[in-house]
Amino acid sequence: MTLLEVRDLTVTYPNGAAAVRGVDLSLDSGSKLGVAGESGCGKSTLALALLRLLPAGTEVGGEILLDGEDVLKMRWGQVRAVRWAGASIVFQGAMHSLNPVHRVGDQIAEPILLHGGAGAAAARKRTGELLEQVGLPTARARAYPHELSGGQRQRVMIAMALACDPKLVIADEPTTALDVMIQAQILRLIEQLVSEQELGLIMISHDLAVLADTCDRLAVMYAGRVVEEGPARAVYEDALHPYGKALSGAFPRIGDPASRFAPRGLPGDPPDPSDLPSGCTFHPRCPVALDGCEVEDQWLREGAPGRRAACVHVGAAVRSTT
Ligand SMILES: Nc1ncnc2c1ncn2[C@@H]1O[C@H](COP(=O)(O)OP(=O)(O)OP(=O)(O)O)[C@@H](O)[C@H]1O
Repeated sequence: MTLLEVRDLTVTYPNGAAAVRGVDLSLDSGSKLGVAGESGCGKSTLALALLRLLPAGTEVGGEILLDGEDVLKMRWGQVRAVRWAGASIVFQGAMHSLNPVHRVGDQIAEPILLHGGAGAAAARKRTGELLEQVGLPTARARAYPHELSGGQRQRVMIAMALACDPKLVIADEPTTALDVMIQAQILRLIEQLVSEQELGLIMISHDLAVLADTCDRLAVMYAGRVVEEGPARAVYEDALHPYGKALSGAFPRIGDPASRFAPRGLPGDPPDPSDLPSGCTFHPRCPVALDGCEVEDQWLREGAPGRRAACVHVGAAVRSTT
């Protein structure tokens, strides 16, 4: 069943930065979509837009259909309810997201009391259950954030995100600040919770290898657009778009220890969204750009069954809006 359908989403910040430009995405319940791209490609802006968490004055266009209802057309009361019970976000760096002067149990209980309509005793019980679900002893409810390790704090963030039984969880770089062992544990935990509870998951990362290992499908973003989309393994192992190829080459490959010592970088930086290059925005960095790429914009089109990419080298040029 389709849980989330994003159609032609555009986000322009008050300073004119076009951070998301015509993004289409679709996610079924129980499935996991990875959103990849370098820093500044618009991944977090996309996540914030889904829950209407962008700063005032930001222009947002298009449709965000969560369970068939357009989040962009909801009144604020509805949006607040959706933020916990419909969809929730796990941000990177739990230390900054948790309040240092409140016990973590109270912080997990707060949305249950406010949005779940539970009394104090029921909220306490549910908090204990959630801590157990994320692999922490119930007694840790009494701890303050500074008394927990980075991995434990990220588990608390995941418990908070699950507090009101959301249908969709958005995880924005959930493991970036953690060491590799703890990162793997947290990823397995997220995978397990998603499959047990039939949640939809959007996981955002600059690390294509992590996403390929965790998600079913991948969307690669560049300069505010999805430039490639398809099954996670296929995109990671054999990207159709030159940016997808460069991104997968920039990280060590899973199961290929030798690549750890020779990751290929991508020269240059993503463009400033207030001053985008003409034509295909990737052309100034593209190793296979043709004459005309600096003029002709590119849209996603089918490059292989179930796979789409926005590149002159892929398929026939027809804009898809599905
Ligand atoms: N509040 C804002 N006002 C103006 N521009 C912004 C604002 N927030 C982000 N941007 C710009 O929008 C673009 C996309 O930023 P965003 O944080 O969405 O990218 P990202 O891919 O998530 O990067 P990172 O991985 O570093 O978080 C960047 O160029 C950024 O500078």
